[in-house]
Amino acid sequence: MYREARVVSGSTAMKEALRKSSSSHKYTHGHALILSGGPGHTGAARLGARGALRIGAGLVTLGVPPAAQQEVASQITAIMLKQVKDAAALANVLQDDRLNALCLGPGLGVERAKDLVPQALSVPAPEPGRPGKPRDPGSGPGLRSVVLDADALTAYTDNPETLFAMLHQRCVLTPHAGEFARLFPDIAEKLKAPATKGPAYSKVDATREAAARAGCVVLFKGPDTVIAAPDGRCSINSAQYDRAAPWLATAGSGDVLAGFITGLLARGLAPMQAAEIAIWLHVECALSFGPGLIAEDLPEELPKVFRALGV
Ligand SMILES: NC(=O)C1=CN([C@@H]2O[C@H](COP(=O)(O)OP(=O)(O)OC[C@H]3O[C@@H](n4cnc5c(N)ncnc54)[C@H](OP(=O)(O)O)[C@@H]3O)[C@@H](O)[C@H]2O)[C@@H](O)CC1
Ligand SMILES: Nc1ncnc2c1ncn2[C@@H]1O[C@H](COP(=O)(O)OP(=O)(O)O)[C@@H](O)[C@H]1O
Repeated sequence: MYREARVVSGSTAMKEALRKSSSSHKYTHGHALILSGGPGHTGAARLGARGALRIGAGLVTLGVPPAAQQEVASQITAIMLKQVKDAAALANVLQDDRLNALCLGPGLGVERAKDLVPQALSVPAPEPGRPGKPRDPGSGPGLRSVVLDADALTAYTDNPETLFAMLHQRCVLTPHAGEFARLFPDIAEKLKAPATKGPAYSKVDATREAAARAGCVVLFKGPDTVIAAPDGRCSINSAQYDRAAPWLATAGSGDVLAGFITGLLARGLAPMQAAEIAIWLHVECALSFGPGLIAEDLPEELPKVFRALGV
């Protein structure tokens, strides 16, 4: 069991993980699918998609219900679009195993999330005559990466155990404090309770306990974001003190973060590394942009941050 929580910082390893080889092509960098909600609720998924594309996924597709197709099509260019009406349609789209990272939650709607999440988390079956896609969740590389945020978490408020039973080692959960308390009410209570003796139960303890219970990486957002893996690895990314970024508390910034993580997963990074790098870059983008930041600015600031990092 790991004991210490690391502080995330820009490093040579991060730079190497973000750099692209000149002999690669777009499919080498993965294909992310971001599921959108219905008409009037597509902005959050579009923010996530823009984040996934800017952070370097080779291709990004928005999965939209037919009624929202026009609305989304009129807003996108480099990002692609596929109709995903329901779970059956998602199963059909996922026949393409180049779609290697999914994001569900931003603006999705709780009912649509309940329909789509089980399908997104299902393990691809091997094609006839082509063994090797693991059926057993947690067993290896054929699994798709899945980021669950916002409504995909809220959808399991009444039955978090149902969600935990479906999660696997390529999943990342990205709750804010409200979503965290819905999925892990007992842990949130412990965190809120006044300490009666030291050391006090901390956000690090809470996130570690949540990751162990969920069986995947949990990124618990806030001015200090804590990331933990089920094996006890844990890191902290602070947006306070010398890295204070209060302008990040703006509608849609978490949706962009979910897209950043999905894009890095599409590029093949491991879930813990993808979450750590994404949250560090998220704060760097906010610091680089400065006051007046809105969510749309975050992906557009990435090229500047990449240049400063030497990517
Ligand atoms: N541009 C777009 O299209 C955007 C679309 N969006 C989409 O909207 C959907 C709803 O997402 P949501 O996060 O706004 O609302 P929801 O999950 O219902 O929870 C809100 C309640 O939880 C509580 N709460 C406690 N701690 C909290 C914390 N740290 N941060 C936040 N809340 C905290 C708090 O309750 P309180 O503590 O005040 O009682 C609060 O009232 C979702 O699909 C999302 O993707 C947004 O991303 C915005 C941009
Ligand atoms: N005071 C703050 N300082 C720095 N970062 C913050 C602060 N408050 C929130 N954040 C960050 O902003 C993002 C907000 O995400 P979220 O709550 O999911 O919003 P939304 O659902 O509107 O996208 C998270 O990455 C969180 O860590």
